[in-house]
Amino acid sequence: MPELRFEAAEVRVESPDLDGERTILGATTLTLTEQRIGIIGSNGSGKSTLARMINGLITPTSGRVNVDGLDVARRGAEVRRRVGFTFTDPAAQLVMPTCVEDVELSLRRTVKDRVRRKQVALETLARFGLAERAEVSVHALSGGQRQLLALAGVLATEPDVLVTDEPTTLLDLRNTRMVGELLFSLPQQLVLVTHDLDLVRRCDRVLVVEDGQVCYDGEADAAVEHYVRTVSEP
Ligand SMILES: Nc1ncnc2c1ncn2[C@@H]1O[C@H](COP(=O)(O)OP(=O)(O)OP(=O)(O)O)[C@@H](O)[C@H]1O
Repeated sequence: MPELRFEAAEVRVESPDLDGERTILGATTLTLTEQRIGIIGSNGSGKSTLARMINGLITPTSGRVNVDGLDVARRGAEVRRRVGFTFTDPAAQLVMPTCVEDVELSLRRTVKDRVRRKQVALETLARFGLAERAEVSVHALSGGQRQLLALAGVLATEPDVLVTDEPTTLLDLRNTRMVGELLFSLPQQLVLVTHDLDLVRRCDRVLVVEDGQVCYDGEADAAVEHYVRTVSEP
């Protein structure tokens, strides 16, 4: 299992609408080696920020993040080849006109032969129930179908680690179950940011993030209870 090591002293951002700098994730030291790691917490608590640091989409203001010994800030391209990421908003990563072309783009490094590449892309779409949508514009998909396509594109690259930010948010019950089964049958290490407390209970380890801090780190049921208690307190 890859070893994800966080030694991020602090993540600060500066933006024009903020009065000076603001800390969005406080000092965080973590070593994540479990196969299935969940991240839960309130809106705006810092979950996506933590998840995005794993493949260098965000670099900590100070401290460092390592993936299997690779410093994410210095060797981002190598890390990103090993760590697949899906965004909450699938529009952020769908760039090609049709569904099959989008998956083919993901496969360009691993499947060099064009005919074979299209075949693998079509097989991937079929796994996600999107076979009939292969030649359709990505803009003609429903939100849930787009979310499935984004996940299909990333998994087609066979990353060592999948970091996925709210992969079931837009999905109906059937597809939530389908994606849940898929995520938890992957051989890869999974880092799952979610508001789905049933799904996260299946993780080996769950981090609860509140106010830019990991406030609980442990077994899934206890983490969910901690989170529920936190939000129930007046
Ligand atoms: N580039 C930025 N500039 C200013 N503020 C930011 C920036 N990125 C994130 N933030 C703020 O940092 C906080 C944490 O954001 P983050 O996206 O990590 O939250 P989250 O826990 O994933 O939330 P959600 O559950 O709503 O997706 C939020 O208050 C957000 O507005």
